Amino acid sequence: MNKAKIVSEDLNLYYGDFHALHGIDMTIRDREVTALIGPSGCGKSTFLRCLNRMNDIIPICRVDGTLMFEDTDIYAPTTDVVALRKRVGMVFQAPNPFPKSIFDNVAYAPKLHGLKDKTKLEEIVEKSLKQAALWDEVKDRLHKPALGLSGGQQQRLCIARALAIQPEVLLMDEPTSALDPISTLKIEELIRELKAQYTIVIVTHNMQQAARISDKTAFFLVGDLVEFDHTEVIFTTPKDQRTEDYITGRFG
Ligand SMILES: Nc1ncnc2c1ncn2[C@@H]1O[C@H](COP(=O)(O)OP(=O)(O)OP(=O)(O)O)[C@@H](O)[C@H]1O
Repeated sequence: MNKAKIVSEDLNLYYGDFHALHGIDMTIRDREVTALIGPSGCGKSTFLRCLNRMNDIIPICRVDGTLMFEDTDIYAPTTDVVALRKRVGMVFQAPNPFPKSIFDNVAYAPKLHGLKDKTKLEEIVEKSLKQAALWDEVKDRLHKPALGLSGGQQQRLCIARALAIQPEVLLMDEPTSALDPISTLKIEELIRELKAQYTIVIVTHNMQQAARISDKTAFFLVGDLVEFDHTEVIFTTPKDQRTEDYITGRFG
């Protein structure tokens, strides 16, 4: 069994008076793909955003319980959020490259973290674009605007941008929901490859996608983590009737 990377124990989250996550217990393991599924509004994105404290920007949001990233207590007041986000990168639903060149998008975060050496930056850009399976398509146009790429290419660029600071965990919030089927397959292939080096947590509305790419699946329902198990178990022999009803399309 791979080692535990992120451990959530009795994690509760409130938006003002609204109790959005109810005592979530979950162990996310190193170099596995963990999929978060469930109907709209069940708390998948809320949970995902806890993992790198993206909810901090919501003033009414309050969290209790424990969320450990290896030895780091994610919600401890002393935790350095910038350092945390360097280790736990994020890719969003709609591709959101900066209105800059392809090169500058990928070099942006390493530069922000103080890297100035031009050769090193070039190396990082090349390596990240290769890891994101985009290098061959863009190597001759690195200084062209990122916004000139197709949607699928833009999303792979955003993945390259996230990889450029060598995170350990990659959070993905419905990364293919804005993409066509071929671009979606490319991203799915990429996720399977990235798993050799990274721990990946992905929110998806697409159950086939969860079944195709994840090792573990967590099924959420109105703020509860109903069932968390090997993906095969969730999709073939779920233990909870509610999971079965959801995966067989009876609701959601
Ligand atoms: N900033 C916020 N303020 C108040 N309530 C919020 C906020 N963000 C989310 N919520 C509520 O928390 C619950 C969980 O939302 P969340 O976005 O995590 O669900 P989700 O499962 O990711 O849904 P979807 O699949 O539609 O993105 C919902 O009831 C939502 O309305």
